[in-house]
Amino acid sequence: MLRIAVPNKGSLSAPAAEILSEAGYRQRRDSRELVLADPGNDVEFFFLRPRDIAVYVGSGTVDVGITGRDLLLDSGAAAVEHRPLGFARSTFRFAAPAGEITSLEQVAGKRVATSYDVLVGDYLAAHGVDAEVVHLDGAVESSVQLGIADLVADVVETGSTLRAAGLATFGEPILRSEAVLIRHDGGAEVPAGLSVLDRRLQGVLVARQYVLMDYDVRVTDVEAAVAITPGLESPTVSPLHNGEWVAVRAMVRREDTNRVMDSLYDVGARAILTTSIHACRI
Ligand SMILES: Nc1ncnc2c1ncn2[C@@H]1O[C@H](COP(=O)(O)OP(=O)(O)OP(=O)(O)O)[C@@H](O)[C@H]1O
Ligand SMILES: O=P(O)(O)OC[C@H]1O[C@H](OP(=O)(O)OP(=O)(O)O)[C@H](O)[C@@H]1O
Ligand SMILES: [Mg+2]
Repeated sequence: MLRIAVPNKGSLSAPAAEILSEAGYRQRRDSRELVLADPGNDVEFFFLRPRDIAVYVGSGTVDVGITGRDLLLDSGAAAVEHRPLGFARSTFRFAAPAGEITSLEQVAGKRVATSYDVLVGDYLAAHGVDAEVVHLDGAVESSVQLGIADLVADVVETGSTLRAAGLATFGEPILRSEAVLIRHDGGAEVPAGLSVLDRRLQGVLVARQYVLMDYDVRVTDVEAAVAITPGLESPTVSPLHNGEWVAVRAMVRREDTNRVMDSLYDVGARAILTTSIHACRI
């Protein structure tokens, strides 16, 4: 039975439950449940603090987990990223009172407040900057106003928390993070059952990223049309009762939907229909 660690709280928790549910797994009804067996799918879920998940996976007590890339790197655990999951996207950045610190070199000798000591310490060391790291559990943005730090290094999504605290980002992002599926860093050894979980999650991600497009086109225009919708392998072309026309079906990236429909119309395609994909295996 594959043991899967899932975030029990915070930004990762709801979207992690959603992707697992879309992938056909049971999910807990009560947020106080700590363990949930799903014998039908031969897996068991452990609901843990997001920051602890890499530690459990690294120790081998659970096989795989869902956490943030930033939390994985900060943990220093013997766990590796297996697949990015496309949600809880954020950047991890330095910020200081607007105009006061504007480059990484100016961080030398300053106090940096963060909840991600290892990530920040490693980054400063890699860039040869000697600064003091002040550990805080959260609400890091308040530390400068309260006088215990000169700048912060924290998760930024919209930037509104920073702005509200009168802070502005500077320098390159330290990291671009998102939720990731992680596994133990056991070299070539991959936990039994991971490939099924992985394929299912990939199926959900593809179903979210793509739509199915159907259209009719004259045989004379089919090459121009399929060049616009090459699909994953190759589009399906089916005969129509009117032999001068064919029906074409192909997967298209969701974000390209309207642009592709316009281009198809321009080369003579008609009855262009787009439908969502519920689930898939690529
Ligand atoms: N506003 C946000 N947008 C996107 N991702 C976020 C945001 N805040 C935190 N994250 C991501 O969530 C993970 C942090 O987990 P954490 O447990 O700290 O969640 P949280 O949302 O900060 O909850 P809490 O602070 O209430 O425990 C990290 O991977 C981080 O990048
Ligand atoms: O750029 P934004 O869209 O404003 O989002 C970023 C904020 O969201 C998270 O805070 P959270 O609410 O989890 O509080 P915390 O600092 O206590 O973790 C994160 O730590 C930032 O503070
Ligand atoms: Mg937080």
